[in-house]
Amino acid sequence: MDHFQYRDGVLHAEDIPLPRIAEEIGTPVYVYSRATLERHAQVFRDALKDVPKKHIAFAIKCNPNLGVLRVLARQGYGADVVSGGELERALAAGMAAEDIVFSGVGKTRAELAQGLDRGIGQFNIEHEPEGVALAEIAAAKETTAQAVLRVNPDVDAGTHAKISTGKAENKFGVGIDVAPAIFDRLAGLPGLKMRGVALHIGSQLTSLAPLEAAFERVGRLIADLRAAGHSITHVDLGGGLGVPYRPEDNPPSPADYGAMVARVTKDWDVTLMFEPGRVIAGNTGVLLTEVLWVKPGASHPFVIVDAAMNDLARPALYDAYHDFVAVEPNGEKMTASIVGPVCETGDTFARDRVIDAVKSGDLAAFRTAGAYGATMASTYNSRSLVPEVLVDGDRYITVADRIAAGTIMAAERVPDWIE
Ligand SMILES: Cc1ncc(COP(=O)(O)O)c(C=O)c1O
Ligand SMILES: N[C@@H](CCCC[NH3+])C(=O)O
Repeated sequence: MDHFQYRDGVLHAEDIPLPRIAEEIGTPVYVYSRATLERHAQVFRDALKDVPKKHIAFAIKCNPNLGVLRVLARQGYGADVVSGGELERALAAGMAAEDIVFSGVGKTRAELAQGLDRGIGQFNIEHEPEGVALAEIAAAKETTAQAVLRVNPDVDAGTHAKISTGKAENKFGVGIDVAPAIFDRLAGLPGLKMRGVALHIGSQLTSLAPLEAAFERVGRLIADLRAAGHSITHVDLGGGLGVPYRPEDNPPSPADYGAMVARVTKDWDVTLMFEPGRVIAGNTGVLLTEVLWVKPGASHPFVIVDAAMNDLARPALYDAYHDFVAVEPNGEKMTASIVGPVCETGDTFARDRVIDAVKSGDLAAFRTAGAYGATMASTYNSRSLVPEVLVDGDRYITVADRIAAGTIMAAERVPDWIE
């Protein structure tokens, strides 16, 4: 259930008719619902009611919008960040430093130092040299970094290859077989407090089985580490829960996930950490767009919209499906390919799909665009960076401004050594 519903034949975001936002902000534009975001944050937390000690860190890579982050901060969420930039955004949104987890396979020394200076709660170490570097930097600052070791459990998450992260051939974490020895060496370093392990096997998971298999492997690793004399107080289970993109999709619910987690981890006696992204933000946003033209095609017409692959990259990158609906449907259907203005054939949102009948000038929305939407936008083709608004009841705020197409930044200039 989300708060994008039809009223009197017009799609609304909470109490605001989408044509009003199109009129006032222009299109394309991302529209988020605060009520949906809060509901998802509560549903996910409630699903973990049988987990006694827990910390939820929103994976802000999926939606680093400051308004979105502020809403989640007020819900008691921390942040899972993967860059110094994300770290600063989480703090700017009001998240407490100790509630921030720093993940990522390629943190720079400068980013490790930044995390220490900011006093973040946990570093998720991806391999031994990173842990050694963190220990050195922390010791030099006469501080101690709280850290966990990310392990790669070698399970197939059954998701798209580009967003699968828990197979041995993926770049993430250390093999679970070599983890005890690496943990042992890192635990002996001054400047580092190794307090547990982390894993994250992939995104948009539509089955709990691979997660359960991975958690069971981690359970055995915890026992081995404790047997070797280590104190294991924190285990970070990552994120990855999928959301329905197609009407017929039926991914496991947060409640199913929470029940599985509580069952598998009941004897672990640790603080469990979670890094959900998509399941919190996916259905909280739509990409509102205007139909520019309907152009005849070889088999079916092309619906050319003013949003493009630079605004919503998922279809071009992962052949992802986003539902496309008319904002004021007339009850008729048409078969069409939905494309954007960018000059490559990859700028295709849907091929030969049955959709609401639309014509030039109509408004339409791509649904389930609140995660990995605006955050992956670019200015390809020198198009403006897509703006975002956050709706709250009958009001909304613009929480990111468009970088206008053709803007020339102050630091940009033609080098004077080019004749
Ligand atoms: C380390 C880590 N944690 C959390 C997430 C969030 O994943 P999702 O949006 O699938 O919940 C990701 C992305 O997949 C990730 O790489
Ligand atoms: N960007 C991907 C998800 C990446 C997950 C990051 N760990 C998507 O849109 O589905």
